[in-house]
Amino acid sequence: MQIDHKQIAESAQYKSEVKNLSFFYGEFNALKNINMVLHDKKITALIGPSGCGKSTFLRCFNRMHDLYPGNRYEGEIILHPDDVNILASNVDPIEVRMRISMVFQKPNPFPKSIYENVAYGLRVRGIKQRALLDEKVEVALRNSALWDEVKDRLHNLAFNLSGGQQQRLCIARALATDPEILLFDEPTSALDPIATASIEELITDLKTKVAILIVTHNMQQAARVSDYTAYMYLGELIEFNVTDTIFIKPKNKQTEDYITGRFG
Ligand SMILES: Nc1ncnc2c1ncn2[C@@H]1O[C@H](COP(=O)(O)OP(=O)(O)OP(=O)(O)O)[C@@H](O)[C@H]1O
Repeated sequence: MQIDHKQIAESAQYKSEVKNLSFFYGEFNALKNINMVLHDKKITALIGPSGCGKSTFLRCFNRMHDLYPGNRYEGEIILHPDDVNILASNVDPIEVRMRISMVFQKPNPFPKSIYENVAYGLRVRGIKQRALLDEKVEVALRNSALWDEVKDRLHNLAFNLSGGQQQRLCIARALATDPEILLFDEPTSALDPIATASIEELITDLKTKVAILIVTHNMQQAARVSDYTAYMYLGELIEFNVTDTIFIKPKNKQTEDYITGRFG
């Protein structure tokens, strides 16, 4: 599918442009020639039936696939404003992951204290000064709406937090290195409705700071939180548009069938 950039938003500022992206797990072609844009300070949702390639696509953005042999990318993901192709072999994946952070489906804090979880990426970056670490940990915890709940027990083990708090801690950990894009892979599927509501509210607040790309199985969630939605099927991007258009008046019959529950 080709994107009509002009039609989608003439004056929008793109944080990233995906150009002719294909991805292979060994011989298996999981993503097929995807072209898409990521708007800065907006939330983009990826939806589509199980196995269509949503997580595979999301993981391209922080070079997660590099961790396994036999995986191969074709095409480009351009990150603005410096116009770097983050898939290029001379670009360090560790540096990419500092700029593009990921939050996973199940909260996955490290077996460390609350403080050390958030400080982790900063220490990897070589930050050693205690005052700077303290400041950045506090800002990240405030931005993930967790500070008030944990400020008196920063050195307790992260596992003692509730599931929803652990997920907000993982968001704080992802935020600590001041990323430009936050990736969420079904961030609320392991949470109860109250914790889900607080994470959705938090994601909505975070878009004032970063571009967000979120995979969700929950179409109500996509409709509630996202500004743009991409519908994928069998490794292809079928339709991409502003969320209201996708949910109210999709242009593609396949998208319509999925949205209305006739398929998938
Ligand atoms: N490590 C892997 N090796 C080989 N094939 C894989 C691997 N991971 C995923 N796949 C395949 O790639 C395709 C896309 O999978 P992916 O997990 O991206 O889909 P998805 O849309 O996120 O699915 P779900 O909604 O069920 O999480 C599927 O056919 C899947 O079987």
